[in-house]
Amino acid sequence: MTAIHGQPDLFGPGPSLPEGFRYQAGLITADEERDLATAIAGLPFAAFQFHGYVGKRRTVSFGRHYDFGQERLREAAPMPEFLQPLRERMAGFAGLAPSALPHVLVTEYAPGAGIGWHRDKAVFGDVLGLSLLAPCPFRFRRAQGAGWKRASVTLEPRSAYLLRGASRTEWEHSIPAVEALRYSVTFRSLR
Ligand SMILES: O=C(O)CCC(=O)C(=O)O
Ligand SMILES: [Fe+2]
Repeated sequence: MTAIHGQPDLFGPGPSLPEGFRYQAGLITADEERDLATAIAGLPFAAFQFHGYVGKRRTVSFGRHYDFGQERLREAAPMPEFLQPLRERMAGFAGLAPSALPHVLVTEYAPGAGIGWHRDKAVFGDVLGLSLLAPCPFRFRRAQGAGWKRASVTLEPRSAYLLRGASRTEWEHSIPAVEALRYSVTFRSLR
């Protein structure tokens, strides 16, 4: 059950998802999710103030860190051991070598936290996200005439997604304020 909105129905195809977007339910097991969430809870999160800050989103990155003040990429602490197997699996999902994903961002969405409309920074290439704990809508929009073309997908816990192609470069994405704690682990390649 992928819970993708706008699947074909009796009236023909509904609004389709952006080109280059891929979704994989159940990339990790419930046991792996529990162990990851426990390890993630111990990370040194800091409040984040960008991308339309909503509520209490907190982040920590490893490998590289995007400095929004200086608008450049910096070295960051090495990826913790517990994220290495996940990096391998995410790389496999996207058809990449693990070494092609030198950066990871871990985000904590407390209840009421979300992320506003944005495209990820252009220094990054592919964007690969894993969702833990609570599900959330993942919204897409793209300018069309005077308005917006829109699409949405539900990110279930333990699922992974890939932003590549138009879904990465042409469409913006956002997540409305969550109702329950959600973690995401976002690996990115460099351009
Ligand atoms: O939490 C997510 O899955 C998405 C986060 C995101 O869009 C970002 O950090 O750029
Ligand atoms: Fe993003």
